[in-house]
Amino acid sequence: MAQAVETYEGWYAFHDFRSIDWNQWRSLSAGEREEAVRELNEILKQYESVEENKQGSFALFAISGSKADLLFVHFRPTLEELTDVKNQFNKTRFAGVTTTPYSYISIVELGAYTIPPHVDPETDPSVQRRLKPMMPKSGYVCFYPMNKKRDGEDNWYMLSMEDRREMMKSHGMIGRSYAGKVRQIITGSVGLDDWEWGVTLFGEDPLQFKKLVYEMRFDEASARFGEFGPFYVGNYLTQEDLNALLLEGLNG
Ligand code: VOV
Repeated sequence: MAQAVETYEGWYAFHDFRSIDWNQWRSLSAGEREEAVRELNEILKQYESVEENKQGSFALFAISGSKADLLFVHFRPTLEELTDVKNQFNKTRFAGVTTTPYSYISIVELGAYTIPPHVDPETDPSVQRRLKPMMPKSGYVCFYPMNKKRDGEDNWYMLSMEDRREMMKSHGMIGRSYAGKVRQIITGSVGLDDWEWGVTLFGEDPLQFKKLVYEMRFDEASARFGEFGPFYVGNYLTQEDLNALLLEGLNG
């Protein structure tokens, strides 16, 4: 049996994609819409204070294309907290005019491939920062789920630890050449959701997502073993941006 990689886990992650039913939203009175936005702002303030208290992280994005309109990303210490976040949000008036085209549950994961043996992940501050990451509050996001193939000779899980480590080293080198341009948060989802990992990328220029993902396609870990789900891309939304999106430009 091949050796399993030791992994370190941090915060649980909930990627909550929403589409707005604009007809339903428009059919509310102006007063009802304002009340719904007020309630929404209150809940967003709560998410902000969770982050201020370092009990999680939250970021909101507008999704491009027609797969979804909004992406709420929550990181929290426990799965129960994420379930509470969902239920509390679904009780709001705004949630009532949304549908959920996609969602993803996973947990921030670091493989032991790159953590030197003398480092204690439980106490090392830089490892802890990576396990409990704060999301950027500007720029763009790209999210997609992925697997590592289990297909005949191309079975990632049957490779030796050495081979996997070598491939992840090469993967990491490509990734690091994007330092300052793209930041990644890898979340593991084996046993939690339909794919094996969630990949969440952040950056100030969405073109760099394309450059990075394309370059990785030529690297063995992705070229031979990567299988990918749907891609979502979008830009960061402040509370003011969200209010403008929901209240402006509605005729009647
Ligand atoms: C921004 C760039 C970037 C950087 C610096 C980076 C570095 C690293 C390192 C050093 C390591 C290994 C240790 C660990 O931390 O686990 C990883 C691990 C991982 N990665 Fe990565 N990755 C990046 C970016 C990056 C991208 C764009 C993708 C998607 C692949 C693609 O083709 O679309 C990805 C995937 C993963 C996955 C699924 C894992 C876990 C694999 C496993 O078998 O455990 N990743 N990654």
